[in-house]
Amino acid sequence: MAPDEIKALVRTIPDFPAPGIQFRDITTLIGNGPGFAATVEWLTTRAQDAGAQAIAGMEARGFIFGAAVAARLGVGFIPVRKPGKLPCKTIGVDYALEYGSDRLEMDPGAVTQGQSVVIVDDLLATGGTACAATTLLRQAGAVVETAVFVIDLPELGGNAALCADSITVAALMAFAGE
Ligand SMILES: O=P(O)(O)OC[C@H]1O[C@H](OP(=O)(O)OP(=O)(O)O)[C@H](O)[C@@H]1O
Ligand SMILES: Nc1ncnc2[nH]cnc12
Repeated sequence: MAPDEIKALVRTIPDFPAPGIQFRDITTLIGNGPGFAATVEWLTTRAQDAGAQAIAGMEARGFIFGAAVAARLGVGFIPVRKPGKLPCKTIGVDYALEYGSDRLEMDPGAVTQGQSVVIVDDLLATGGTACAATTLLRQAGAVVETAVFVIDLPELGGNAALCADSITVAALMAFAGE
């Protein structure tokens, strides 16, 4: 399936979760079997080319794609979670979102020292989530150089924010001025 056909499967909902936000909803994409499979293939190729020894995904939508990519590659999946969900001792960081703020936590023992970890998420907006995940993964000892996304919203500056953290970004599609 061509990238434009995959993009057509993403639904846009205006004014969710707050006025002025154009919400790019992947529910309709993952509900389409060939579209979901093609998306996972695309992400998997980028993660493999980046030398992924493990995949990290951010709760919740990052779990949908990240776990599928990790299973395709036969590498481990590291869940980077919203606060209070992990039963073990965690490391955590607070971060800002396009529509609010939140906190991410992970098990510092989920990574081995020097392990090459690729971040997978559904969407890049300000980059706050992916930068927070990068901070945690590096604190735990991972080498993080690449993040792959289904959707980039270039007007929100996420690519530049990740670049400043020495992360290379790949995205299957972008929404800008539409
Ligand atoms: O680049 P940013 O500005 O950080 O925004 C992108 C993040 O926002 C969304 O997650 P959200 O926190 O809404 O949580 P969800 O996956 O639980 O819906 C999305 O899945 C990304 O993780
Ligand atoms: N505009 C948007 N659509 C969907 N998810 C988002 N996460 C942050 N901004 C978003």
